[in-house]
Amino acid sequence: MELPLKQIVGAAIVDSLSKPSELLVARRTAPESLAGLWEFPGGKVEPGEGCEDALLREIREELGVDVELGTEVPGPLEQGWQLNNAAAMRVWTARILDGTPRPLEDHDELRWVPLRHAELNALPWIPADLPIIMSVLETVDQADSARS
Ligand SMILES: Nc1nc2c([nH]c(=O)n2[C@H]2C[C@H](O)[C@@H](COP(=O)(O)OP(=O)(O)OP(=O)(O)O)O2)c(=O)[nH]1
Repeated sequence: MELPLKQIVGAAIVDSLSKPSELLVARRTAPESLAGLWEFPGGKVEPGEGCEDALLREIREELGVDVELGTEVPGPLEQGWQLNNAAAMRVWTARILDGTPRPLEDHDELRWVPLRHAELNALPWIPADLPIIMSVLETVDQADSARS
């Protein structure tokens, strides 16, 4: 019997929700198979916790900042995107309300990267995140064309 997928949540933190130009990405330190790869900061939803609350908590724990969530970046599943045989991730855009993010937990480097294919694809991402990046770029482009 198939086990339900564990719910992960991730944040596409941008410099501005209305006119985003950069994405904050984080380099993992563990487990060994994922160490050195870039990802969306976030983590597992705890039992009884809502996805959005879990994301606010994870960002506070990992980066030491409070964020405001924007829209969900829609994935193919109700649970977002399947990451592996045990987990799926929902992703929201987000903006830092106050403070400077620091790699307090789970990461050894944070980087603001221009929201462009070339710059984002130049980083070694967790492979499961590559389609999510494409959707983040589309979400951001849509926000852009809705304004013009
Ligand atoms: N946070 C995050 N996890 C991702 C991404 N892509 C991806 O495959 N994953 C996987 C890696 C892990 O197997 C799982 C997330 O677990 P985690 O270790 O970050 O969660 P956590 O901080 O709550 O974990 P824990 O230390 O409390 O056990 O999802 C991503 O972009 N962001």
